[in-house]
Order: sequence, then C-alpha cells, then structure tokens
Amino acid sequence: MTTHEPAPARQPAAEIAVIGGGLGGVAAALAAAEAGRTVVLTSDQQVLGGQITTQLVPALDEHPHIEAPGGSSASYQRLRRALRAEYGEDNPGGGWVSRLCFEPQAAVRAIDSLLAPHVTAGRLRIVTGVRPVRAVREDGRIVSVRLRDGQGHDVTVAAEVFCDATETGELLPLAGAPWVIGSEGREAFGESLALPGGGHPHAVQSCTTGLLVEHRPGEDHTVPRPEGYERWRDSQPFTLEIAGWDDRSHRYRMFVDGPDGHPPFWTYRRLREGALFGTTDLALINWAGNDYADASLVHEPDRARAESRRLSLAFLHWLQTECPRDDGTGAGYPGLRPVPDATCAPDGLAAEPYVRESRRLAARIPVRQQDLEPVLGQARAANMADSGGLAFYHMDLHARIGHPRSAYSPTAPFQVPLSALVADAPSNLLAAAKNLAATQAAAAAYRVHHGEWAVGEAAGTLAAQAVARALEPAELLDEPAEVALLQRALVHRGVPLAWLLDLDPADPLFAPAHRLAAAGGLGGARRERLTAEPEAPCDEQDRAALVTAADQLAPGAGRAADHLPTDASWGEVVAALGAAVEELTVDTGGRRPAVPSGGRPSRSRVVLPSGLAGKLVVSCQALPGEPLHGPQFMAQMAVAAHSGGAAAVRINGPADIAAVRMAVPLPVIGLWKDGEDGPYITPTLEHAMAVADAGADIVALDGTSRPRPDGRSLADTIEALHARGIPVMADVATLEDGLAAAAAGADLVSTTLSGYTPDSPHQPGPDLQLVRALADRLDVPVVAEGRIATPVEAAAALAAGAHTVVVGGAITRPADLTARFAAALASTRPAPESQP
Ligand SMILES: CC(=O)N[C@H](C=O)[C@@H](O)[C@H](O)[C@H](O)COP(=O)(O)O
Repeated sequence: MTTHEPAPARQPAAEIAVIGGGLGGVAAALAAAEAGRTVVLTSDQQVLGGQITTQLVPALDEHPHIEAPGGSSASYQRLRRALRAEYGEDNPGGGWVSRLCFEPQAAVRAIDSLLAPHVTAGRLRIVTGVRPVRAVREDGRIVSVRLRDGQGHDVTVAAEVFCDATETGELLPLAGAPWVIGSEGREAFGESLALPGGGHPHAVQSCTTGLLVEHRPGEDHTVPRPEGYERWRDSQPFTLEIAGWDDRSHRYRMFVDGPDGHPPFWTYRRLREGALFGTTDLALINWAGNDYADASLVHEPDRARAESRRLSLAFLHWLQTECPRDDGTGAGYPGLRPVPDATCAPDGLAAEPYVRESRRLAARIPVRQQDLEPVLGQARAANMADSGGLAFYHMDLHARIGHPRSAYSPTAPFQVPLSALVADAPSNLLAAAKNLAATQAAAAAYRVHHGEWAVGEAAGTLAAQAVARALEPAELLDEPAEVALLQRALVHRGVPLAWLLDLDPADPLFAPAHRLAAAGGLGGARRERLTAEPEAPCDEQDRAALVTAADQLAPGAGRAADHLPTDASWGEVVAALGAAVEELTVDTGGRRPAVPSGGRPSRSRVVLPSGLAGKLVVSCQALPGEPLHGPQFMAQMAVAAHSGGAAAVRINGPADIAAVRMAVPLPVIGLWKDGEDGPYITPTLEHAMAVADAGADIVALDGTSRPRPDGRSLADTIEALHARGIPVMADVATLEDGLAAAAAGADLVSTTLSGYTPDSPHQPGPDLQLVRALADRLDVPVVAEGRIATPVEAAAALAAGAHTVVVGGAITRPADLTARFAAALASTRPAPESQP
C-alpha cells in the first residue's frame, strides 16, 4: 500500500490515535475519520487487517443474520462488499464455515479502499511496522505514546484520545490501566464457563498459526518432520475428527463428505475456489490439530510464536504422511503444498498467530456470560441501554493453557455496551478491539471478525464525539444527554444499536427505531422476534415501552404519541416519537474540562498505586550470572507471584521492568542496580528516568545519605521524578536516612538497605527495629524489606508498623533457597546406617 508511512522522524499528532491496525483499529480509525477528526492509525505489522490478513483467518466468523439489512453496521457491510468486489463473487473461497472466504491480499486491498479517501484528504495517517513501547501520562491521562520499529527507531504520537486496538491489549499495561487476562474464576461472577475457584490468569485461550496450502496430486511436498512431532501427534491429537459443542465426535474426510454427512475438511476454510478462477484451490488450515495451548502470547510470546508455527508444520506433516486417505488406500497426502502469500504468509505459515484472547480492561462489573445468554421468551439477550453496536456469536472458549477442554455456551443476539470501552484511568483511553471490559467467557463471543469490528467502530465514534464535545470519554458516558447524542451519531453512521433485522441503515426509521429500542422501547410482540415490521400494528406494550423510551431520551417527548390513533402502526409511532425526541433534545454544548482551552493541566500530581496497604510485594530479581537472569524468566516469576496473591512486584533493570509490565496487571516498583561502591540502587537521575521510561509505577532509589554519583541531592532527584508524576520509594539503611528521605519528598520509605551499609546493623534476619522506629516517626508509608525469610516474619513486620512488606530471595531466588536447605543438611549429623 502506497499510503503507509514507515516510522517517520517527525512526530505525528492527531486528535485521535488508534494504536493497532487489526479489524478493531481499522473500524475505529474509519469511524473517527468519517466523523471529521484527524487520526493516526498505527500497526505493528506492515499491512492492516489483523484477523483477515496477517493472522490469516480471512473466512469471516459471523452469524445467521449478517446479511439482513440490520444485521451489521453500514461500514461492516461496506467492508464485505469491498471484499466481494475484489472477485465479483459472493464467496470466492466457497469455504463452508463462512459465507465470505477470500485471500488475505484481497483483504489488504479492500481495507485500503475504505481508508484511502481519508488518507488522501489528510485526515488519516497510517504508520506501519511500529509497536507501542511507552505511554506518557500526565494527570491521569495519556499525552503521547511512543512506538518503536524493528530497527529500534522511535516515533511518538500525541493525541487527545487513544484507542487501544492492539491484538493483545498492549496499551493497557503501558498506560497503567487496570487489566485482566485468563479466567476470572467462577467465584468472581458466578459464570459456568469460568474455571472453578478464584482467578486463573495463566489460563489464556489457545492461539493458532494458520497455514495456506494447495493440493497437487502426484507431487511430493512433504515438509520435514518438526521437533516434537510425535508428542503433538498423540496429544493434540492429530485427526480429522473434531469434538463438537454437543460433546459428540464429528468425523470428516479430506476431499469428500464424511460418514456423518459433514462436508470435506478441505473446503472448511477454503479461501479460493480454483474452479471459479481457472486455478487451484487454496485452503487455510486452522483446525483443532493446530490449536496451540502450551503457552500464551501474552506471558511467553516468543515461545508461543515459535511453537505454534512448529505445531502447524507438524500437523501439515501428519496430513502429508499419516492422515487416512479418503479411498482407504494408505495414508497421507504428500501433494499438499504450503503456499507463500506475499505479505501475510511468507512460507505458507501466517505472519502472526491468530489471537483468541487479549488482555482486557478490568471493570468492577464487566460484560459477563449471563449478560449475553438467551432470556426466556425473548429473542435478544438483555438490553444494554448504552449500546454502541451489535454482535452475535456463541461463547466459544478454545483450550485454555493448563485446561485443554474447550467450553461453549449459547448466546442470544447481543450488544456492545459503551461502558465496556472506557477505562477509569487513564481517562482518555478506549478499548477498541478484543480488549473490552468483558470476562473471558463474554469476550469469547466478541472476539470474532464482526464483533471486533463493532467494538472498534463504537470506540472510534466515541473518541470522535469526545473530541467534538471537549469531554473525556468517561465523562461523556456519565451524562445521559451526551450518551443520547453519541447514540445519535452512531445511528446516523449506520450503526444499529438493537436487533431489528428488517431496518436498513438507509431507512428513515432506522435512526429513531434504534435509539428508542436501545432506550428500552421494545416492549410487546417485538421482544419475541428480531424484526421491527414497521407496517404491522403497535401493540399496547410496544407503544407503552416506546413512550417511556422517548421520555428517557428527551423528557416530554413521549407526549407525541398522545395524538396518534390507537391503531397507528409501529413505524408511525416510532416516527412521531423520534421526531419529538429530535425536537426536544437539548444540546448542552458539551462541558469543557476545567483547563484553559488547548492546554492541559500542567502541575503533575503524584499518586501512589492503591491497594498496597497490608499487602505483600514480591521482589523478582536475578542479576547477570544468576541462572534465572533474563526478562522472560522474571516475567514468569512475576506471573507466579501474581497467581499467589502479590499486590505488586519489585523489579530490577529496564528490560525486566518492560517485560514484567506486559505480563502482569500489578504495580511495578522499578529500580536499576548499577555500580560497585556506594549507592548502587538506581544511583543517578538518568537511571531513574530509564526505570520510569520502562514503565515502573514507583521508582526505588538509594535513600541513604551517601553522595550520589551524578552529584545531585536526593531532593533534586525526587523533584525531577515528581515533575513527571512518578512516586519515589527511598531505600534506606537507618532511621536518620529515613527521616532525611521523607523530608526530601520520598513517597514511601523502605528498610531495604539496612545491613548493607557500614552504619547499619548486620544481622541474619529483618531489621524490624528500624521498621518500628520509622513507622513511629514518619507520616509517609514505611515498607519492610530485606531478609524477610518466612511468613511469620512478614506478619511480624506488619505488626511492627509496616504499611507493605517486600519479600525477595525467600520467594524468588531458588539457588539461595537450595543453599539454605543444603547447609541445614550439611550441618546435621547423619543418622547411623540401619543394620540389615
Ligand atoms: C540490598 C539489595 O540490593 N536489595 C535488593 C533491592 O532491590 C534486592 O536484592 C532484594 O532482593 C530485595 O530488597 C528484597 O530483599 P530480600 O531478597 O532480602 O527479601
């Protein structure tokens, strides 16, 4: 695509930044640009499209009503039309899993055709090949996001509103938004699809590296047998049978119908039907056989990527050599040949694994399984009054890591609630892809193509409206009058808010009907069916519900129905009430934030992460030379600490901090050990800034009276960090140090360095006396840290007045722990050998 820019040296700024170029990102950018806003859209890939391009699932997962006039938004319908126009065929692949299967290249061009007018108009800039590495925050909002390309060049995007449309919700941890991943656990919301007990953050759904193949009978394209082949063959297991949602096994054959009447495996996700175009078939292999669930893309990205590719090659090898042949003659189809695709599948394997589960915004009440399930006597799931769009797919949980059984639950046609797109903090961050505030179970129903598009489109429209009204997104959603205006903007761009299949976005009734329906206007017969049937009578309950909904949208609007005959049709009632709502809608003109226009609050407030009082912090550190040194190990250590109930983690060095930040939704206390003599814990301001840049929520500094190598005082160093809104933990050795550090502005004082300076007591256990003395004298929270070896000692530290307790080596240094046990045995006289 000629319109894409590589990471530019200059810094693009726009009203709205959409980070992530998958389907959610494309939909968000399109909606925001069509609302007239300036937009920067970034992608970590070279092309846009995510699921339908680089992740190689260009066979749309949809629902039975997708082609009904009101079954999806006007923009999604445009995308589908653009895809079909590439071929002049309704289903170019003829795959049976979807009504629209196509090649990734066609998707790249179709997306380009939707976005190109906005690029040409200068409203939209697309920057490819960059991934976010840092979000700069000020006063609870994001001011800019720094992105890095493959060569290490950075570009910074400044904007008013940021949409996270990345595939795994990467902006959430970078921006300090609360997030979750894996199963919330059944205890959290009583969902039957959740795993039993409390949270299982590790139980993330499988990913799949798709594979493009054609079939050349008589030729041999057998790929080498990859490492681990036998294990995967026997455990996945490799088979053309598949366990259905009904718990029965469904038997397929390669090129012919199976014994249970199922169509062939080959045409399942066929992307090009050769017979239509005078060429060969092109099929996508994305099957239970190559569903990879040994490691997650969030917790162990490198391993998951590498192994999911190997697994797909192993499955191909099995299809080529061992798969039972349809005619019963021997095994294997060696003529299956991996086909490279110029941008998406360089060696037949997708450029990126297909992501089923993302980090998700954590909300007090997320969208849950129960919210999407069928309701007795109704055609739809329970109405969401703050609807911003529609989706409909079952809750389809593929194998979760450590829990290989898939899980499934039906849904009824449901909506995208706008409240699930906003973070409490930062206030200008929106979820725009699979990262909306939904539980694992519910998110599994939004994750498919049209669901992700609907979330992105709602987020882009909300972002545009927030900019237009000079409100933060969350502020806007708190104002019913503003939500009404936002919903008006949505329906005017052809986004249905409720399920009314027979209303086309071009129908004049579309806008009023959807606004009234979302406000609760479907009360009678229309609760039981998905159609509006505007010509049909409006029964009493429908009429009463419409009147109440109209009053809800604009007080007094319901009176417009008083003058209508009792036998008025549903369409006539909706038209009259809709007109009254329009007339009575009060435009408050938005509410300007309490800052001068164009400017943002300048004084940074330093806010300590909440939830640390009385809690355990686990220090996960391994220095160079230690066996577990390396960001991937420390990220896993932090995941283990999180699973065990740590409230925060303490991490050494920018590389480890950056990795841990992306792996666990916990505050990170960052430090950087450097230097031999004197202060070595984050010795200079430069070290401290690098720690903050890597994403630490609190920076720990040497807080002793020793001179610092950069000649700055502790107070100066703290002031510089505070100017960036970063709280400081001073690591001290003595009471005097602690008093001086608090006076210098430290936000927390920790006993870390007691025993590591000449003037502090050298003792085997923790310095609880210092904890007590500091707690007696200081107003700032005191942290007990250093040589706490047992749970009893941790509890004693709290009792001595500590606000928070940090434990390191006793949890995270297996070599030291082993040495303790070994020493204990060595000093014990062995029991005399028992006599035979
Ligand atoms: C003195 C020093 O360099 N302390 C370091 C500070 O970050 C870490 O090596 C400690 O592991 C951490 O303080 C926790 O203490 P303990 O590992 O003793 O529970």
